[in-house]
Amino acid sequence: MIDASGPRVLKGHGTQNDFVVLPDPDGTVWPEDRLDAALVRRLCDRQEGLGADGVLRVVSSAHVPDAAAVLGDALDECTWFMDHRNADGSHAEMCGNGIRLYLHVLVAEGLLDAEQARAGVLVGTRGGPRRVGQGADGYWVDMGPARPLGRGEAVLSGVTYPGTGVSMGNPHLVCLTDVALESLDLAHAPAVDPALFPDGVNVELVNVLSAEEGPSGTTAHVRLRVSERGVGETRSCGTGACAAAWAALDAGGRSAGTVTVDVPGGRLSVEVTPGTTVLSGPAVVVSSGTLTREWLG
Ligand SMILES: N[C@@H](CCC[C@H](N)C(=O)O)C(=O)O
Repeated sequence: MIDASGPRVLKGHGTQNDFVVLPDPDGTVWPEDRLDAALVRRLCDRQEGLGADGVLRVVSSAHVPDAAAVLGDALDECTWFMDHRNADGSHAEMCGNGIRLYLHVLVAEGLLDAEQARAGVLVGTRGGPRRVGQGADGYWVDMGPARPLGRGEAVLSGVTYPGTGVSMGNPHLVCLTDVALESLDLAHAPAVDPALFPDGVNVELVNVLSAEEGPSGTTAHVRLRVSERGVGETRSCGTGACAAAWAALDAGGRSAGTVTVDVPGGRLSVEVTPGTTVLSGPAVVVSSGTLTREWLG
């Protein structure tokens, strides 16, 4: 018989940006020295482990040593903390697809009342507190305002793509281009100026398909491919979708609008206002079970 008495684990995704989710409510199952970068890499390895773009540890903020420093006064309101790791083991400040899945898992695991999820709760992240909730057909997260980081460029297969740096808590370089996205080779991360992005950057290549004024304001439609810091090309990036939506509107001289963002793994919606950015989209739990003692070693 397989000894499946190891720690509980779930696998899920948001628009095919996939995650291994590790419930650890009181911080005793996966302390930092156990969930080290090497173990994160093994979990995310698509041959050796479960395979994923990242890991989400579901832990209460009270059991995250650096939570107070990043959450400040919001610490008391953030019962839960999304401890996110990229597939290479690095920490990221924020993850827009991950936080929707995180809320879904909190409810599915009985850690949060479904009514509270519908009302919206504040979740701690390394990028600060974020309000996330369940809507009629998916999940939404209030990401806060996009913060411009200045102009930059990405070099891909010898071609230079001018872009705009945008922080959504984590750094992005959004390159608006007319080049057909299918033709791009994202097998390797685009080269960027390390002086502009000392902590690395997620790079989005974006086609603006439409942008128009209607009775309820500006609507736009974009599509993107993304090369994520700490991962490589993924099929979606929630924070990247927000950065791309903001940059597409800004390029047309607008500071607000509703943007449909098509990613290889599905569709997201982003509502940009001068004060904040709200991302909406699906979150799916694919499986749940336990890690085996054999694999953990
Ligand atoms: N895919 C995520 C972003 C994950 C973190 C990113 N790779 C980084 O290092 O900043 C999303 O959905 O936002």
